[in-house]
Amino acid sequence: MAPAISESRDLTEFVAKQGNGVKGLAETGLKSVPKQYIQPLEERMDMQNVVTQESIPVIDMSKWDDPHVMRSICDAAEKWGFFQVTNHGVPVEVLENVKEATKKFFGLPAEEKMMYTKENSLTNNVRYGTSFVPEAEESLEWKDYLSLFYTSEEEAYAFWPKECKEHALEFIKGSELLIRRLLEALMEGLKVMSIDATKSLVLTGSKRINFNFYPKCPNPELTVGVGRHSDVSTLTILLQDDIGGLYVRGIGGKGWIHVPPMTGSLVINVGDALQIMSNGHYKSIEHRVVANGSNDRISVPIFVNPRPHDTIGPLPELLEMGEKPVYKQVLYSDYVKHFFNKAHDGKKTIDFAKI
Ligand SMILES: O=C(O)CCC(=O)C(=O)O
Ligand SMILES: [Fe+2]
Repeated sequence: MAPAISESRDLTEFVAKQGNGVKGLAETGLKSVPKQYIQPLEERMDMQNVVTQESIPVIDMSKWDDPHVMRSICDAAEKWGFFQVTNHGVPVEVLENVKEATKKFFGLPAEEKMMYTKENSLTNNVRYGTSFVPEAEESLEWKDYLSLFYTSEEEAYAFWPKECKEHALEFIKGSELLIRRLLEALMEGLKVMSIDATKSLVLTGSKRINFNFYPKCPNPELTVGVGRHSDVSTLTILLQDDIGGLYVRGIGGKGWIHVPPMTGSLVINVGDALQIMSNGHYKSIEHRVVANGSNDRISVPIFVNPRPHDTIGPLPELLEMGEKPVYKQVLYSDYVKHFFNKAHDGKKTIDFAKI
């Protein structure tokens, strides 16, 4: 039976409180999205703005220490802020298993997923939810998520949902070397020649893995999967399935460019923390996800972050080389709090750190 969704209160109750998610809503077979999901015109994707002549770089990581490859990583991070990597060293089975685990988790009955909502979860480090920040949003996003903050293997084994913990941990572990190689190239590109233990912690000291589920949507043109934003990470390692729908801003803010699914590859993007630490050399680019009218879609980003108590700012080496700082020193947890206190609003988050 379709839920009583005429009232916002009923919708919130069904989607958020009872754990059905927007997935449960889509599965009631509704023919059009409730008004709460209708985005203002300016936030809907205008397909006229899609640029099809250009695409983000694809980088083969098999010769990761070849100076040309290292240069292409830096070029991509400077110009595009987004690229795809192939031969990245994360085994294909690990990626396939993570996708299966995502489907398994979202396939659970609402009562089981409900144990992980904000109200019920036994820890702040495990959170199942819907949209982005429903309390702060005028229109909701057509997306459910499970977000897992990684502190230690012990905690993950104790608290993460059993449907996905092993495969999530395998993905996190399996991507460590790739992350190190990318950051070595990126630091060398800034002439920051060594990543010592302190720098390594500021760049990569905490991790969050999200499982995103975008149900098939009756009015994809009216809504969004994820609204325009840049990530607050150092780097994001994103696994997407074969449905498509991720768009990134073109160079110079022109148009939107689709990130085509490529089996076995991973999407890498620069986040705000790296834009700040690189003093603006590397760019965290605005991106968004369009809902799909024919299929469910899943994606699994690993956000590689500073630790919450780290203070971030332009790297001292850059300032010693005579650069003028573009960003101030900010406590990373303050930056993240600022991001999560408002609806997605494109590139505005980084203003928080501007001088
Ligand atoms: O689903 C995607 O492809 C991207 C999701 C995203 O941008 C995010 O979770 O920050
Ligand atoms: Fe993102």
